[in-house]
Amino acid sequence: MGKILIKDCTIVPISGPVIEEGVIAINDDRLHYVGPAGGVPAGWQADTVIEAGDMVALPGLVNSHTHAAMTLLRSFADDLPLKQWLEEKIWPREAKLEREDIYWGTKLALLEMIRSGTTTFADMYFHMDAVAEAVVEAGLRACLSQGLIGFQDRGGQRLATGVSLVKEWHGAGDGRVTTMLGPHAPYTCPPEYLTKVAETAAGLGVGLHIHLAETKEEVENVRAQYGYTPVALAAKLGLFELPTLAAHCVHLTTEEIALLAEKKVGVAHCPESNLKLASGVAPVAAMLAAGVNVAIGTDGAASNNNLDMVAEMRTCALLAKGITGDPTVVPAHQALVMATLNGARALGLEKEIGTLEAGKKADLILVNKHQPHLMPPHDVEANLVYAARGSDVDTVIVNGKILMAAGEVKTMDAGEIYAQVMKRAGRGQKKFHLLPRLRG
Ligand SMILES: N[C@@H](CCSC[C@H]1O[C@@H](n2cnc3c(=O)[nH]cnc32)[C@H](O)[C@@H]1O)C(=O)O
Ligand SMILES: [Zn+2]
Repeated sequence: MGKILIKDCTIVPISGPVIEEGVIAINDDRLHYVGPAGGVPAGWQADTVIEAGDMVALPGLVNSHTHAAMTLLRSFADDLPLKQWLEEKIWPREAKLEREDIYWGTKLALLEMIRSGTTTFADMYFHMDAVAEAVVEAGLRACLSQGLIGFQDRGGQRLATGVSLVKEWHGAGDGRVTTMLGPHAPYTCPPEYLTKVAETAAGLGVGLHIHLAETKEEVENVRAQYGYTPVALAAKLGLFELPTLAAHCVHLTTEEIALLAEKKVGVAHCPESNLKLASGVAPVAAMLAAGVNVAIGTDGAASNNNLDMVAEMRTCALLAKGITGDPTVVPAHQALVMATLNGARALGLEKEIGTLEAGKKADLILVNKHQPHLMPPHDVEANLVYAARGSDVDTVIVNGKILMAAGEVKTMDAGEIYAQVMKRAGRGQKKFHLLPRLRG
């Protein structure tokens, strides 16, 4: 930590217009100054100076829905519909995963996230204490929840584990870790269970992270079984009285969209996962027009198959245009807002992160703008959304700490992570001899 000065960069603050030849001053974990050169108070001495003439600075990206350790299952089961994918492939394999597997799968995810500019993510999985441990070590920010499948939790043991996560880890890592409860979905959690989880969350003062209205089949089955659609059921059971992060929200009526806006539900739109599982296309343009807070998520690496939020922004913008036949929907700036500020709001962190403004936490990334596919920079925001890729990210700072500089991750050992993941994925034992710049 200490004082960092980032000089001569193009700044995309999200909260305002792009600033050319700008300066960012960081004081410990917070942004001290963001603006034109010359605005840093005289006498302000930095411990570290970053010459960033080749860089664009923007808030760190927020991946609003993932299952980090599913990197272990990357390209393990593809080209199937959700139900079959989960029931026949993913769940049987997950049943064999142990705590250490989750730890190393998460480490791999965190390395991939840092390398591609994600500084904050919302995770729903199991052995979440291992995820929290990995997050604290790697230096990212995360909102963690134990995934709760009600039908497998008759004794309430898993809910108790979810509660322990909140009690033991909320606020860990200098406040970088926050928590929620994670009822998996209305088709895996009966109504009484959802009510119980919501009451427990209210008692703890945390929100809920849930999958909602992902497939047509889910909507039909839930309606047939309980008489309400997934969104209507969640509302009726009082879930939306709590801060709720709802992944997918693909199949919605106009009334349900209005309800999501009214209840300030954070929607984690996962366009690539929805495309790959052919779940459908979420009505993003309609949700945004109705005032819903729509954020962007990758979902797990088994249904994407990467955790690259730069790519996900691009898919989000292109898909919304393609499906509506209207190229004006989700313009570049909107896609950036969704991947930063809307993500922050969906995780209840908008006061701390999501824009580059003095007083907020110092969570930012520098993207190398001097590359063939980013020249010339007629419109920096359009370049970031339509032309950039995750690997263009050069520097990552979270909570005022440099996690990656010049493409090298400082807090992780890539060779060790790859070896552990290969072994745990059953791909054999292997030692990795990586070039110096690829080691972290
Ligand atoms: N089985 C766990 C809890 C589940 S964690 C969250 C679950 O969501 C699953 N998942 C991943 N992507 C999706 C999706 O898109 N829709 C529904 N479930 C998903 C994931 O495989 C994981 O099983 C236990 O021991 O209690
Ligand atoms: Zn998911």
